[in-house]
Amino acid sequence: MTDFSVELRGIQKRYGTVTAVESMDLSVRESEFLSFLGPSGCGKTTTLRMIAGLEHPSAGDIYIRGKRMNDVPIHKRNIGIVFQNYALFPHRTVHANIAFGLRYRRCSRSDIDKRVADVLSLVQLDGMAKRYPAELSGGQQQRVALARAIVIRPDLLLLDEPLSALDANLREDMRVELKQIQRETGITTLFITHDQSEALAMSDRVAVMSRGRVEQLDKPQIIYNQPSTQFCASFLGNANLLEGRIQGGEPGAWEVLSHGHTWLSASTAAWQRNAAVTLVMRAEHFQASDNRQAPNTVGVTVRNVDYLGVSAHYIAQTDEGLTLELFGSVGRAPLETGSRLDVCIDAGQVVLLPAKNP
Ligand SMILES: Nc1ncnc2c1ncn2[C@@H]1O[C@H](COP(=O)(O)OP(=O)(O)OP(=O)(O)O)[C@@H](O)[C@H]1O
Repeated sequence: MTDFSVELRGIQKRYGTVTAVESMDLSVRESEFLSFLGPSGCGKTTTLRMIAGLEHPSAGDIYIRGKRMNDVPIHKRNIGIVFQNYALFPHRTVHANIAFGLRYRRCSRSDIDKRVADVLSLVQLDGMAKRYPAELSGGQQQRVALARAIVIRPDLLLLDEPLSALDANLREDMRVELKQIQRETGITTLFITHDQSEALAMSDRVAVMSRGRVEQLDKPQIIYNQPSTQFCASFLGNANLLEGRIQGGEPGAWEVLSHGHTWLSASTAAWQRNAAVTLVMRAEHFQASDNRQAPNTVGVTVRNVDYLGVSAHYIAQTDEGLTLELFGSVGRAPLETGSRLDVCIDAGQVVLLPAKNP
């Protein structure tokens, strides 16, 4: 028996000349909440559809709980699926919508009634069983869709942008609830989103995808703070990516020359002297400094201010003409355009990646 709920081995999907998913290997643990995060067209939906059995892979194998699934039809995979447009049956009540999969499985009437009542309580829709979809809000309809997917006690829950039709406030509430329901039920869940805050907030692990490939698969904090590729560094958050060369130093304390400054990085990788690298420095990791002589300190002039309420986003320029993005904590009150100040960044927050074009 395997410890993995889902395993993809060398999965690939081609549509004519388009390769939607390149050779993909992925292991998802039991009870894990794993998100696929990436821009439009990177292959997220295609991956999920192959796992569901809605698409056949061009190559590779899909295992669910150790069993090869390639030739198992969708209705025999015991998977719950929720799509962006919840696709409820409009002329059936909430109860009938949720009971649909149980009837198909030939459960007894009393068993159906008990399971529907339990799941309605889990998604906080007690008392709504007799309503029709049109009599529910968008958030409530989405909960019915979720209830319908989990009432069958699936081995796996697949969620394709399930929150994207909801407005911003409801979306945040629903993401907390969805995560809570997933924890309570322990159902292994694969969640598609192109919203990075959703992926970071909800997931045990995030698979960042680009052009049909998984670029990085790790815990949210690691994906964010230690991006392993330039794509991950620029796709998540606001990062300054600068080209530079290793001047000297050793693992844990590298000196990198970039745009007339020597930056210190605590990267533990073994770089060659003179190697071309990309420095990744997140906007919010810069702090105001009162010591220009300290390492990783530069003088900047603020060129643009976007006040965001809880923070402010600045575009600033060094005296050498280098443009940097900075965030909020660079001074308590928002700075004015034209202000001059020194800013610094801790060497531990200066990530080094191989240069794109060495
Ligand atoms: N049935 C199809 N026939 C031809 N090409 C397809 C088909 N389905 C998907 N593709 C292509 O495969 C690629 C991946 O599509 P996919 O829908 O998996 O991306 P996605 O990451 O889910 O995008 P989005 O966030 O926009 O839904 C795209 O280039 C898309 O145009």
